[in-house]
Amino acid sequence: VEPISLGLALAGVLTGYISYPRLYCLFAECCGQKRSLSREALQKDLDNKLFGQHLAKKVILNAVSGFLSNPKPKKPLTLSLHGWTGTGKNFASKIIAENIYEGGLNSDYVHLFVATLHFPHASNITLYKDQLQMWIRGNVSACARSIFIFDEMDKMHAGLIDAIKPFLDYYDVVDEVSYQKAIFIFLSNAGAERITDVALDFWKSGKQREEIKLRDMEHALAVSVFNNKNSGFWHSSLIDRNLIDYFVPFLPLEYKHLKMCIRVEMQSRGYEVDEDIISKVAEEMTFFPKEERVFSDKGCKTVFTKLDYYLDD
Ligand SMILES: Nc1ncnc2c1ncn2[C@@H]1O[C@H](COP(=O)(O)OP(=O)(O)OP(=O)(O)O)[C@@H](O)[C@H]1O
Repeated sequence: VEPISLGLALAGVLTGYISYPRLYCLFAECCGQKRSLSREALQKDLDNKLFGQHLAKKVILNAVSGFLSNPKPKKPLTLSLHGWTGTGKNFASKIIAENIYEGGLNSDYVHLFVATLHFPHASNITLYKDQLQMWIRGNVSACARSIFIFDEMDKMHAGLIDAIKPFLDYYDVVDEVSYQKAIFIFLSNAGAERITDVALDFWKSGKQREEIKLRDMEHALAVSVFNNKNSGFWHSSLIDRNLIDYFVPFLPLEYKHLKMCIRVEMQSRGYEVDEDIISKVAEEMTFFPKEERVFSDKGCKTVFTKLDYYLDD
């Protein structure tokens, strides 16, 4: 314990106003801290940073703030984020993590797994399974409010998904540990085609993208993910057993959203916003379907490297 926190803690105890743990957490990151999540702050962050995703914003805001304000959840929160590449699934997970823990993705209580990076060899599945279960158990025993993010869920071996399953269920305790306050976020491209079809139908019929409702997506998404033989979910019973609380659709991004991404990036690098450069970078991206050129096929993912080229001039 550093002398300053200790001194302040003693002062707190002497005055009888503040308990030591609470005081300590003002200076260092603590499990379940960041002075309790503010729904307004999360909303502001999503509104200001996540572009073109009105459905994802709404679901994430309600799901996360509702879950965190429930003192006795019956099961951990499980969100499954789906959509085309570069549409903001990792980015949204980062926003969630940052709104719960000061350190965001770098927090000791936030754990990111990437299927192809952390579990690359099918022959090692038994070992990965044991390690993953031990890791989750160890971390949730140390901090009930742990966050686990699994990227590339569609490339994850079915056996590994089954290994996570017991932690997601409605059990009070599993091996003396309660998982009910933990948050599991699964990211995948599974169902992206279906999401795109719906978005394209709206676009073709001249409707606003914002008119797309969750019910236009949710059922179709669950069914298409479930029926996709390449998707890890298909093998497992996560969906079958209703262990996923929310399917969160990420819509494919349009030209105007790419411009928003580029604008933010220019500002964050300290450059003056130059609309000419922004348009040039956005126009360099490729769009689909070929004829209509409505959606960016890499979302906002590669716009930043393209921007480097123009900023060097
Ligand atoms: N909807 C969005 N609003 C604002 N920025 C975005 C959005 N989508 C993507 N970006 C930007 O592009 C970067 C890459 O996006 P991100 O990694 O979140 O995509 P993804 O959906 O997780 O893709 P993948 O399926 O390939 O993993 C983000 O870090 C962010 O800067």
